[in-house]
Amino acid sequence: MGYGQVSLHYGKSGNIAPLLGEGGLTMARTVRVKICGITSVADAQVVCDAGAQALGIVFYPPSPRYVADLAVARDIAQAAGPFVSVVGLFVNPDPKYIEQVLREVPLNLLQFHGDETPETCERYARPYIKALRMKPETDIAGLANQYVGARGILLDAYRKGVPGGTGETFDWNAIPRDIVKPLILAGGLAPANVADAIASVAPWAVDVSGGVEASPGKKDESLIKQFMANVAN
Ligand SMILES: O=C(O)c1ccccc1N[C@@H]1O[C@H](COP(=O)(O)O)[C@@H](O)[C@H]1O
Repeated sequence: MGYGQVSLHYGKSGNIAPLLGEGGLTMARTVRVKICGITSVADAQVVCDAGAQALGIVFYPPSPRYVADLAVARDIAQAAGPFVSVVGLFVNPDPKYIEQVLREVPLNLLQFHGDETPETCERYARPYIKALRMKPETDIAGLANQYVGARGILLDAYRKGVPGGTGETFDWNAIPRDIVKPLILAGGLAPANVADAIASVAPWAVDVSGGVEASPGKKDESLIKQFMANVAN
């Protein structure tokens, strides 16, 4: 068993006795989807209409997906409506900057994608996920399990000098099985590989950015729909 949450689906009668045969008990995994790097209200609406559970806004100035204008970020967050989580992505942020964002943009969750310690992640008293990059010599599970306050651990590809959003995959077989928190798989996911990724890793959720873009910072509606369909199948 992997990191996904197993849900039971019963036959039409609601009777769990018939374990075999059509309409009987089946096991299915629910894999949530976060689509990151949203830079416009139009893209936010596409993501929500496609059925993603979360959208991400990048507050990291060097990124091509950086949303500098906090009024735009606020509009994106409000476009998500009441049932889609809005995630703010930061990389080693200046506390003053993150506090300003928190005042002006209604975020549900913080995503720390740099070298933030557990203490740094927790100082804002907000729900957060911690992103870790799969650097070969790192004890990923040992590191991940230090973030006891995290809602989840996101694993991304490692490329020296780039904190994330590289569009690169990593060796899914290298993922340790003893990460305690829900696992969010990221790194180079796209419509063409997301089903294989889910079958291989059984993550709690997947996170995609570059794989559903027309160009850096601009999402592609058709790729988003294909991605969502391939997660469901
Ligand atoms: O999207 C970015 O530009 C970015 C910049 C800095 C850190 C993380 C970033 N994005 C996150 O990276 C992973 C993988 O992205 P991709 O699907 O490989 O493009 C994902 O969690 C993004 O949210």
